[in-house]
This record gives sequence, C-alpha cells and structure tokens, in this order.
Amino acid sequence: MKRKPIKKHIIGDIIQFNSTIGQQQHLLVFFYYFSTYLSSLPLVPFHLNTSIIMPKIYEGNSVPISNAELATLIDAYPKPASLTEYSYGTAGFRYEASLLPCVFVRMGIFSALRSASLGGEEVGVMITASHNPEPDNGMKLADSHGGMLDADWEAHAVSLANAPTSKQTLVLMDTLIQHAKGHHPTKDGKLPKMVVHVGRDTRSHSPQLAALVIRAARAMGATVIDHGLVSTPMLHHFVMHANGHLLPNIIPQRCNESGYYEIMALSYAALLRTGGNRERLSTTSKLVIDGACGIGALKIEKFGQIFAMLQAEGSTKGLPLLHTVNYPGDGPLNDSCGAEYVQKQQLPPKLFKASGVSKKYMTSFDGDADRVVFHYEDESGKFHLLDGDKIAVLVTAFIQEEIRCIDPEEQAVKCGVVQTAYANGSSTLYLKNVVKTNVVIAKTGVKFVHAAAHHNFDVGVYFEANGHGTVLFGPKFYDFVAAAGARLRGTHRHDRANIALRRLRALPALVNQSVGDAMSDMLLVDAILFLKGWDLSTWAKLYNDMPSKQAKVKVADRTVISTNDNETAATAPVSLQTALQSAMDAMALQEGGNGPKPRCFVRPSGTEDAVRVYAEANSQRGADTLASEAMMLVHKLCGGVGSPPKSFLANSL
Ligand SMILES: CC(=O)N[C@H]1[C@@H](OP(=O)(O)O)O[C@H](CO)[C@@H](O)[C@@H]1O
Ligand SMILES: [Mg+2]
Repeated sequence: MKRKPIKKHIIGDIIQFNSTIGQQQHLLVFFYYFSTYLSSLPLVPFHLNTSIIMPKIYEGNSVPISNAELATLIDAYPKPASLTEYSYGTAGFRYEASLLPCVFVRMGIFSALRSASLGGEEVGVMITASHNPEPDNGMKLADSHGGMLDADWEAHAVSLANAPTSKQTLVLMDTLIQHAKGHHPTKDGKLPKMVVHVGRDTRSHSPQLAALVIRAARAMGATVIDHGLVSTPMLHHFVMHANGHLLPNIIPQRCNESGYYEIMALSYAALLRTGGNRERLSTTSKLVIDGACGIGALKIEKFGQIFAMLQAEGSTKGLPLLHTVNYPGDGPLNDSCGAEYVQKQQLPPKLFKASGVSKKYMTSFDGDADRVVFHYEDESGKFHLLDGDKIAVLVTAFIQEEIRCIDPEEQAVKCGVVQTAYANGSSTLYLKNVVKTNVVIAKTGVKFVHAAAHHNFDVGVYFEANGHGTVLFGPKFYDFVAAAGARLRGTHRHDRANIALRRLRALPALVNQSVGDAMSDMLLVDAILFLKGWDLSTWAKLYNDMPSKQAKVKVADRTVISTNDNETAATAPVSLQTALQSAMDAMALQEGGNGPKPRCFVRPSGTEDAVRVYAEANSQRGADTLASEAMMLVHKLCGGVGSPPKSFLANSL
C-alpha cells in the first residue's frame, strides 16, 4: 500500500487545550480549554496525581557499533533448532516466548532501518501476544502513520528473521541500508536519523524481550523511546502522534501517555455534552470493565481519575462510574476472561477477586487492550453478547445519522463498513438493508480491514467480530466538516445540524486513528448509548444474531489449507471445499430453506497453531452440527493431530 500523507486541514481545532505535562512522575497537570464552539467553559486547571510513567529515552548514538560487534549480538541469539521458519502472521511474529529472542534482536535492527528508510520518521515495536495465552509472546510493528507495518516491508522483516547466519543477516541489512541511503541521502553519507518507540504488555517475559529489541535498535545508532507498560493501541497512538505532520490538525498532537488520556477523555466529554441536559439511564450508570488480567485494567484507571475531576468541576453531565475487574495477577492472562474468551465461547467472563459485581453493563478487553466487546445479564440471568459486528452497526448508524443531519442527500462523503468472513450474517444484512450503508468483506486481520476501510471510504468503519476495530476519517470528511463549519457558523447550538457538526468534529480525536483501541471504542460506544438514551438491551435488540459456533482444530501443518481471497472458501486441499459445501447443503435441506443459507468455512489461524472453523445456521443446534462436521473434515482431510474432535452435540445429548 502506498503511503499517503494526510492533507492538513485548517478548520480550527475542535478542542484546543494547552497542556503542560509535568516531568515529575507523579504529577500531571492539565491546563485546557475547550473552544467556545464546544462550550463556553473558562480556562479550567486540573491537578491529577497519577502513576503515569514517563518514557525512558535512549538518545541515538551517532557512531553505531561495528559489523563485527553486531554479528556477535546476532550470533548470541540463534534461531531455535526446533523451528524451521519464522512467519509473519495475521498481526506480526507470534510464538511461544522462548522461541523469540532471535526474532527480537533482528527486529530491533529492522525497526531502526525501517525508520531510516522513511527518512527518520518514527516507528514502533509493541511486545505482546494479544489474546494468546500467557506463555506466548510476539511483536506488532507500527509504521510511522501509526498503522501496521507496510505489507512490502513484511517480506524484508521475514527474510531478516530467517537469515541462517549473522553473515547473511548483515548482507540483508546492507540492502536495507542502501535503500534508506538511496531514498534519503544525508550530507555525511550516513544513515538518516532513526527513532524507535517500544512498548510492552504485562506478560512475564515481555521485559526481557523488550530489552533485546532496545539493545539491537540502539546498536544501530537509533534513538529508542521506551514507553514501558502500555496497551498496543497506545503505542500505535504515540507513533502516529510522534509523526505529527501525518495528522490532520483537527486532532491535537499528543505523543505520550498523558496526552493519550487527555485527548480521549476530553473529546469524549465534548461528545457527551452535545446531549444537553440528558440524564444517564440507571442501567448504564456503572460500567464494569473486564481487563482480561492484562494491561487494559491498569490503564483504564486513568480515565476514572479524569472523569472524577470532570464530575467535580461540573461541566459534563452523564459521566459513568468505571469499575475495573480482572487486573494483572488476579488470574491467568486471557484465561476464562477477556474479549477473546467471551466472544469465542459466548460466555460471561470469570470474575477473579471480584464479587457482587453488577452485570447490567459490562465490557471485556483482550490482553493488549485493542479489542472490546460488550455484554450483560438480563433479568432472567441470560447472558447477551454485543460483539464487534454490533459495535459496527451502532457506530455506523450513529455517524451516518449525524452526517445526514448536515447533508441529507449524502453527497459529500462516502461511508461504509469493512467486515470479515467471521461477521455474523445478520449484521451484514442489517448494515445493508436497514442502515443502508456500503459493506466490503476483507481478509481476517487488522492490516487487511484497515487498508480496505482506508481505500474504499471517506468514513470507513471496520470491526472484526472479535471486537477489534475503529473508524477512519479521510480527507473528504475533514473537508466536509470544514465546509459545514463555515455554513453553520452563527446557527444556534441546539439546532440539529449544529449538534451534528459538534458530534462529528469530536470523533477523530476520540476514535484512535491508528488501530482498534478498546478504551477509545468503549468510550465511543458509551457516548453513543448515552446520546441515544439506550442501554445494552435496546442496542442488542436492533437485530438477532444468526446462531453461530467457532472452534479450532490442531493439524500437523496448517499451511496445507489455503483459501480464496476473502477466506469464505478453501482452495486446498481440493477435496475440502466440496465436502464443506455438501455439509452446508445438507444443513440447508434440514432447515427446510427457512431463513438465510447456513454457512461454514475454515482457515489456518495466523496467530495460533490451529485451524479455525466457523459455522452459522438458523438454529444453535444447526450451527453446532455444521461446526462439528467441519472440524471432523479438517481433521480427516488436513492431517489432524490426535483423536478426531468430538461433536458439540455430544454434550447436549
Ligand atoms: C477469528 C479471529 O478472531 N481471528 C483473529 C486472530 O487472527 P487469526 O489469524 O484468526 O488467529 O487474531 C488477529 C489479531 O488479533 C485478529 O485480527 C483476527 O481477527
Ligand atoms: Mg489484541
């Protein structure tokens, strides 16, 4: 994908706040003011005691270490004999932690060279295995726009990770060095400046792996900014904001942890204030956050502190109380809790060390806090899940409604949603038929859905069913907002178009523009529910999900399975798709042609050593049957490991 710098738009910041972030560890001082457009608040100083850790900056060394010393470093961390080849999965390198030191040294070198190849733009390395179990780790690489590493550069990363010897690693490095020097020549013939941001999740092995990346990037002469414990989207946000020239100026630049909270909390508050004197429903007054025993639980606390200040200061009505459960150490990471467990198992999270928690309004994050799903227990004790598809529907309907208030013909900007094959069929139908928006299906993985949203739409909403997603605003959206701002100047603030404009203006700062972000998405959803006067049950009833089932099958080599472009059908092994199609046809017959056609597909996971199976039918029994059959077919035709999988129906007989 070609890098397109975002055009700057001078439309006046929606939120202009001068922030003086103290260098002391325990003092964060907010001095901010909202533009008169949003509110007539005077300058309000806030003093917040926090435990925000300032990043540790290792200044770049103008004299990098010699090739001989680099070779020694590379040789000290050889490729494990048990592994034939490292592959770059759905979201980067991801393996059992003990297999990773080799990759981490080489990716430290690689990230420095990636920064050089961009003429000194800053890039990032996030150490995490996201929703995987604690023993796994991995890395996500952030390019200078804050998004995932450029697809062309993935191949360089893989070659470097797999170079058999330090000598061959140095040869590959030299190609990248020449690339950087060729594209960005410097007067002294040296490499351009290099800056690498590093962040890590709460896994026990993340500090050692972080130390390796830092050491290798510094060996190249790069400046390293070590943010310590942060969520994945925070790291991506820092990188995007560090390269401020790529940001539209509707978004205030804040390249640190305090700035991250500041931007989101204040734009969220600005959005709430467009609700006038609206009161919060009692069912949404307290939001319980399942932190998956990971990083999100630690970070969400800062929002609670800012909300308490906003509450005390009295400018913003309707702030919810945040109650976090499942902190690091309360239980095993991502185990029986968190977004992955809740969404895949369709079960409520286990609440470690928390009792008497209200289950009316809950969210679950994943282990690196880039996914969020909502859920609740109704009066009869039944669990209801509101996944990424439901979020996509809520958010798209809201944004389109606001746009229509200004532009009823919807001529100015093209809105749409990107989903994957895992999107529930009911959500796709609802988006097309009721929300009346455009839907594109892309391959699984943020790098694909993000690219598709960017490519196809001016306002591109993407959410994977598992809750990873965001909304991307393109140049035409900013032009639209600027033109509307000029046209509506002087209109009353309670005029519907004026309200819509203020809402739309607040969004690009609230919604993380680099990647999906559990905290940002949670605040966005909460604000929309508040403005609509809805609770989770109203939202859940927009449409009924098709019953579905997801499962995993272990095979000896999952690369024997390949799929078509949007992953809805297997292309190898040849017999597999025919057998899956027969199973779907049989289920359709059994269901007597009622409702949408049953669907099932399989694909190799890009983050786990397993083949994923998805099935959807008009009854839960149908979905379970289809999933069981697909699992057995994968096991039989694709080299299943161990005994054949048991049918899901066995439990219910
Ligand atoms: C079905 C599913 O949830 N797949 C997830 C999972 O990828 P797999 O390649 O399916 O393992 O992890 C990815 C990274 O978080 C995420 O983007 C993707 O949606
Ligand atoms: Mg994640």
